[in-house]
Amino acid sequence: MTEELTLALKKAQQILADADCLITEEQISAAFDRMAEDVTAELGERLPLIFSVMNGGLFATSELVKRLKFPLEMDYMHATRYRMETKGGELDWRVSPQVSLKDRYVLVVDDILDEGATLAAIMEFCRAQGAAGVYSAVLVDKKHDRKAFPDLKASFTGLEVEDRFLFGCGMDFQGYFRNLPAIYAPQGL
Ligand SMILES: O=P(O)(O)OC[C@H]1O[C@H](OP(=O)(O)OP(=O)(O)O)[C@H](O)[C@@H]1O
Ligand code: HPA
Repeated sequence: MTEELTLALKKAQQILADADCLITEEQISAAFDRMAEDVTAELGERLPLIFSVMNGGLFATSELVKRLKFPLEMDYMHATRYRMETKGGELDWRVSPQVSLKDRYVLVVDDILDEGATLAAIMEFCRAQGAAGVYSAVLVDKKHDRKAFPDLKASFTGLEVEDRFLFGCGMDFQGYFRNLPAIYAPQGL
């Protein structure tokens, strides 16, 4: 490995060693079980089109769909507004949906509703494409008063989490740790 990669690895290992675990793997799994039950009750007979919001939504989508035992279709979209930062900026649409949403029931799955600007823009886009119903599912909703609109909520929420920068379960810190099965916050953030 290059010296640069070795340094990056050591730094990332230290961040994880110093981090606080806020939500355990068991709590995450129970939250996905509850979400899957609610999604099944609402969309089990609607042949929904399920979109993963890349990159963060990949983990939550995988955990959710493996618990859904009814016919559905899957696709993805890619929108980002944080990149490698801990503060959000303009929404950058990298890949918009490539399939028709007209008359479909759509479920958009993401890791986190933080300020909500990402999900609000995606929901608006899906409605404008003529979807019959647009739903959203997020693993975590961060508790604070900086939402893009007052009372902004996802249709299905796994857990409410305190107002710290989070990583794990799809969420990255400096590009790392999306793979971790629990949720952490770095020391001091
Ligand atoms: O509610 P908001 O304040 O809009 O933030 C939530 C969004 O931020 C993250 O994506 P990010 O822009 O970091 O891209 P990523 O999915 O590639 O990590 C996350 O996956 C959500 O899509
Ligand atoms: O707390 C967060 N962690 C990682 N990515 C995020 N995107 C929005 N908020 C967060």
